[in-house]
Amino acid sequence: MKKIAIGSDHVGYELKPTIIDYLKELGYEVKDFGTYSTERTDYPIYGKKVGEVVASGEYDLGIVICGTGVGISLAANKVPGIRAVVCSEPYSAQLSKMHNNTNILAFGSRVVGPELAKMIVKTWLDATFVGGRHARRVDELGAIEDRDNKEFENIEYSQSDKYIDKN
Ligand SMILES: O=C[C@H](O)[C@H](O)[C@H](O)COP(=O)(O)O
Repeated sequence: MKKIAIGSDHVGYELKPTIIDYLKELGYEVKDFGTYSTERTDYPIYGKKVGEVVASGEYDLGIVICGTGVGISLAANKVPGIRAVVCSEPYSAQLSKMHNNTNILAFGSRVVGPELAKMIVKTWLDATFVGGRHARRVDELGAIEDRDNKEFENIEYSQSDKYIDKN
């Protein structure tokens, strides 16, 4: 069974139980990393928490919710190894998994209602990373995080997907 870490700020808090129940219905194990009330708080705390448990491998995937999904996804994306996407429709959610291998989904409770949020979640969870040329690009994203890794510094790609060394 896949393990999902979920988190929100005070704005996302009210939508969160609907998403937790839905995930359980779909057969996922879910843990809520806060916040646990509507008391005003700061989204970076929860984006970071969920990002860390996903990046460590303790949880397979993460879902984060704030007012727009923007702030909390930005926070999660600061954790090395995290590829968080903020979505307000299912197409981007699906492609973000297929092409970008996103490991955290974010959305805004001030942007999407519960039914659209559930559709976005289901579409994202059902999608699979397709690999191939997309794997190289995801590796390049990882290389950006690794400041000591010079692997991609002088590399461009031709249209035939072959490496071209600019030097
Ligand atoms: O990206 C940030 C989120 O949408 C926050 O949920 C939002 O900024 C919180 O705003 P406020 O403190 O006014 O409820």
